[in-house]
Amino acid sequence: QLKQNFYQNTCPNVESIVKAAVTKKFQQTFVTIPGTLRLFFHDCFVRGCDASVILANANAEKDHPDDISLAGDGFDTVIKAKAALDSNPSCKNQVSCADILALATRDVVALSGGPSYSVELGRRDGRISTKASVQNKLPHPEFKLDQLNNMFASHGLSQTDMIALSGAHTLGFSHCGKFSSRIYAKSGIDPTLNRQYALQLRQMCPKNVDPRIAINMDPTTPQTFDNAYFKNLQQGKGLFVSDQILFTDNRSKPVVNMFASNSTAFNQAFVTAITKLGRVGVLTGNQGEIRRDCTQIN
Ligand code: HEM
Ligand SMILES: [Ca+2]
Ligand SMILES: [Ca+2]
Repeated sequence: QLKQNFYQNTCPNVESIVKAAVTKKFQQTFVTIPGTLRLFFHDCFVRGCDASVILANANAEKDHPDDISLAGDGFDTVIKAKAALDSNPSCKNQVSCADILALATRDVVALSGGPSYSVELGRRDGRISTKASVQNKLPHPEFKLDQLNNMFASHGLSQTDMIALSGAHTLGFSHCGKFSSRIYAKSGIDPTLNRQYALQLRQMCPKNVDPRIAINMDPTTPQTFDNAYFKNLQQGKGLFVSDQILFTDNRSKPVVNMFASNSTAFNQAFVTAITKLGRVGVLTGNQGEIRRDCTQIN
């Protein structure tokens, strides 16, 4: 059972210390924002929100192909915030890496113009991170609605939660290979993709492009957390099949239209959904541990 003021007695300034560290890291690079947000999602979907994704043992989660493109700046954000906490005598080794990641995620959403919200705390850090445990646990960009719904439902998240959380693709980057089959298939351009946009994507991602090249996922406001993602979907500008399907499938379309026309509704649904995401599979009480080094078990 998580609660908002979990560190009231042990580290009363945890929120301001983490926020200052995240803000400083953001001033060095924008990637702090999408990198941290995606890291939280990938952590919670594998063994729950226990910072397992940050462990750096051999054959760790982060070595799985589905995690390999997680931006190093997301990991570094947690490590920097942990160092800031450890330099405060009352907070040293008091706050779990899993809670630091949850707080940093709230801070990056707010820093990029999204809603702010209270974060429930009290997560403990896991002691296991294996490459094998990632298999079939994260959604793929070619997933259709039923696959998305099934995977999110397995963590207690509704279709509306899934759609709101997909709105995270209002920020950040994708490597060309994640959607190249939509623009270079033998059968032609994916018909659900806006043709103009597809041609632009072909220019930014020519065949045999350097695999390190990444493009903005939101072509309109790539650095702002807003509801542009849903407006893009209405125009056929969802980058992945898993994005565009939310508008082309009649079962999810009404919610996309609502979020596109009502940013308050989107923000509220996002806060509800990310709070639920933050409860997935958490370790509490005397389960797990509070890691002294976020990349290593104690
Ligand atoms: C619904 C199913 C989802 C699928 C199929 C999916 C897939 C992907 C893929 C393929 C990328 C590009 C990775 C790369 O090429 O480097 C990406 C990026 C990203 N995803 Fe998702 N994602 C999903 C849901 C989410 C959720 C729920 C969140 C967070 C709440 C999220 C946050 C992000 C962010 C912020 C980025 C940009 C990362 C960066 O710029 O470093 N995604 N996603
Ligand atoms: Ca985890
Ligand atoms: Ca945006």
